[in-house]
Formats: sequence, C-alpha cells, structure tokens
Amino acid sequence: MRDVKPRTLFEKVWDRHVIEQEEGKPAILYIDLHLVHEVTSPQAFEGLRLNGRKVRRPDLTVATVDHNVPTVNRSLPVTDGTSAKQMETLTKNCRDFGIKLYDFHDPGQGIVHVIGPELGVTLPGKTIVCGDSHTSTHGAFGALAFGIGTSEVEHVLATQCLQQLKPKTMEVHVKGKLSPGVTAKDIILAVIAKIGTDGATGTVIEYTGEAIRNLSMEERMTICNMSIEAGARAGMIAPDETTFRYLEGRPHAPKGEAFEQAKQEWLQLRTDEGAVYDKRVELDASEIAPQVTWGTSPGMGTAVDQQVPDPESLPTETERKSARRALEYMDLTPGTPMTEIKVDRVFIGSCTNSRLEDLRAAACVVKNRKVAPGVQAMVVPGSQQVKRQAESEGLDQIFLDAGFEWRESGCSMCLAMNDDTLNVGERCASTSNRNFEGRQGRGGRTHLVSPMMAAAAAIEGHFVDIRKWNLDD
Ligand SMILES: CC(C)[C@H](C(=O)O)[C@@H](O)C(=O)O
Ligand code: SF4
Repeated sequence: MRDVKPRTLFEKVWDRHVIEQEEGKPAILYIDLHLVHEVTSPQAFEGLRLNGRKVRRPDLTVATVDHNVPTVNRSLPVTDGTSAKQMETLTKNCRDFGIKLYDFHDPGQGIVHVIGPELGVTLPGKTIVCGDSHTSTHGAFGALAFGIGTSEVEHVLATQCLQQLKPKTMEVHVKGKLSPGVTAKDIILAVIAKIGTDGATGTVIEYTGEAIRNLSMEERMTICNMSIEAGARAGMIAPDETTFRYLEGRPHAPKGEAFEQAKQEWLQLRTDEGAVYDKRVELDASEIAPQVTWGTSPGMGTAVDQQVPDPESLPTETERKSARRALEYMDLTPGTPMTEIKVDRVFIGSCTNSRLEDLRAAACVVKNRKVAPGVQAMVVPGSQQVKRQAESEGLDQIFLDAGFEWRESGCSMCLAMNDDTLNVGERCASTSNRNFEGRQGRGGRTHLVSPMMAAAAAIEGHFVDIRKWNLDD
C-alpha cells in the first residue's frame, strides 16, 4: 500500500536520497553536489592520496578559492604565505583529481555560496554539502544543503555518500509584509534574536509565510545563509516561480524541454497539507524593524530604534553574564540609543549580503552622498560575476564617488583570513553573519546589519534608522 502520510519539504528531499537506513543508526545519504574551498579540503585530498583513492564523482564536485584570496590587484602575486600555499594546494588537488576549479583568475571565481546558485549547479531537491557551515545558503532553492567537517569532505570525495542522523524539522513562519527599509537580513536577525543561537539546534528550518514568498532569491539566500546562526543544520524554502525565474538560463541549469520537466518535479517539493513540524515559531513581518547587533553573538541584536540593553534586565544569570562580557568587549554602555553608536569601518560583503541586489540596495543609499570623515568603507562583491554586473550598472562608480573602496571578490573581512582586517578596538558595521570576538580581526568590534543599514552608517558615521530616509532623492 502506498504511504500517504503528509510530508514536509525536508522529508521529501531526505527520503529521495536515503540509500540505507538502519533503525537507530545514521542514514547513508546520496550527495548530488559537493562544493569545495581551499580551507577545509587539503587534509581530505591528502587522505585520498594516502589511501590510494580517486574522487568518485569529479563531475558532481565544484571548487573555488574564496576565504584567503586577496581583494586587491589580482595581477600581483599573493604575498601572504599561508594563503598562497592553500590556494596552490587546491589548484594541485583539483588538477590531480580532475575537479573543476574556479581559481583566482577565473571569471567565475567567487564565494562558494555565491557561485553555486549563479552557475545553476545549486538546484531544487538536491543534496548539497560543503566543508563550510554556510552551505545552508543553498537551501533557498529547496535543496537540502548543509556544512560538513573535513573528514566528511574526504568521505564524500571518495564515495559521494555521507552518514547523517536525521534532523528534526522546524517551521519559521513569517506572515505579513515588510515595511520599506526592512530587508531579509532584518528578518533573519530578528528570528535569531527571538529564538536564540540555539533555538533551532538539531533541526532543519523551513521558512514559510507571505513575507518569505515575497522575497527574491537573493533575499531568500540571505535568510537561509544565517539558519546556522540559529543553531540549525540547514534552512529551506520551497521552490516556486521566483526560483524558476532565477534558474532559467543559468549555465548548468537544465535547458528547454528538460527545464520544463524539471519544473514539474520541483513543484512537488513543498510541504504537504497536514504535515507536522517538530517545532514552530511565527513572526509578523510588519512588526520587524531594521536590526543591529550589539553583542558578540548573532542573537544579541535589537531594533535600531532601541537602546543597548541592560544585562541586569535579562532573565537568567547565564544570559546576564554573557551580555556583561559582550558589552565590555564591544565597549558599549547599557541604555545608549543604537543610533548613537559610531562606526570606524563599514564592510559590505560576505556570502550573506554580497550579491547584485545587496549592492544595488546599498548603492541606492550611497548615491550622491559621501562617506563620513574618518570612516573607512569597502564593498567586496561576492563573485567576479557580481562585480562585472555591478560595474556594468555603474554601481562601482557610485561607491567610489562616495569614498568607498571597490574590491575583488572573496570572503574578505567576513572572517579576516586575508589582509582585510579590523584593527584592535575598531568598530564595524558589517553585512556579514558572525560577530564573535575577533571575527573581523583581533580586538575588532562587529555590528551585523543589512546592506542598506551598513551604507547609511557609512554616510552618517553612526547607525541610523533607514526607514526615516527619503531614498528617492
Ligand atoms: C572556514 C570555514 C570552515 C568557516 C565555516 O565553516 O563557516 C567559514 O566559512 C566561516 O564562515 O567561519
Ligand atoms: S563569506 Fe564569511 S561566512 Fe561566508 S563562507 Fe566566507 S567566511 Fe564563511
């Protein structure tokens, strides 16, 4: 008899990929796409060599350099020893094992989570892994995409399979409409502020509701990207016309009749009526204000029209203790209006917010304005393609005229593995996803915001409520 139990989107993708499942044991999953970058792959390839193994499916494996790449002049040799070595190692590994690499000079190079969708290798219903926690980004297409460790990278390279315990499910339902000036980044920061950085631990989140349906693919990627900051294994959004419009014509997406057929299949990838999630939370988009983090974890955030909270007002001693420590590190006083916090640096980039739409939104704020004196601001496009497109629209000139630096693509100051770092004590408005101590450089202080909010902070020299700006002038 056919099993007619209603299933969630996650369960449908999971079920299609289970090769073997013994009761109480991890399942063995088939992996459709393995993305590789220079930081988490060297030991994995070394392991293959030591065991005399090949890569099982080089055709389902795609590599790029992103974490370490310098974002200035690419015609010069890479001077940082560790970065140069990691990049050379990946080049050699890809050559030896027959893997397509988007290297330093390739027009397709970029942050791994930006280029997957751009190339159309990220597709609905696929299982996608990468030795990188923000692999959750690709779930925006209705793929099951999650980060894995280096030993698992080796396992997937060798077998194209992975052992996984089945995660639980969680629905994050965002009803209603966003106010002007409030973006996908504000939704996800508000979700994390509400449920905490462990609010979704052990689950795969599915984002649903009117506010999510109305988002573009770029915005959906921003949301799924930060699922990991809420503790989730992955984030997913059911594919729809927005997804198909984005994918059609991408280099590796199916073409013509095959695309139409794929679309019919992808349309099945939605949660059945009556399917039950293990957990559920609901937010009203109309109540979300632009967000700014004040602490050293992505959950320590508030609305821009609020104040730095008083740690003593928090409910538990653990929370009070970590908030006290965070405020000390961030050099902030409880009760300070968020809009009075001054910034030294502004970073617009990272796999959360470095796509064309993000740059357009920031440029719209920056146009005909100047970066405040004393503020150093930079834009780092997520990929070479984003960079080229932005330049063809003249966005680079808008940023340059305002006093921003316009860089080459890569992770850059999201995690400061290259020369792009904060100095001790510097405060940064950043469109990235993590604000841990030292994340953007030792002693650096990070405030997570949307691209529009980062751009406005660059212009004013402190955080501002973007809803109060007239952006049509
Ligand atoms: C370097 C890599 C392992 C790491 C990750 O997995 O997320 C990085 O991308 C990050 O954002 O901290
Ligand atoms: S941009 Fe930042 S978060 Fe994204 S993969 Fe690179 S380092 Fe990780």
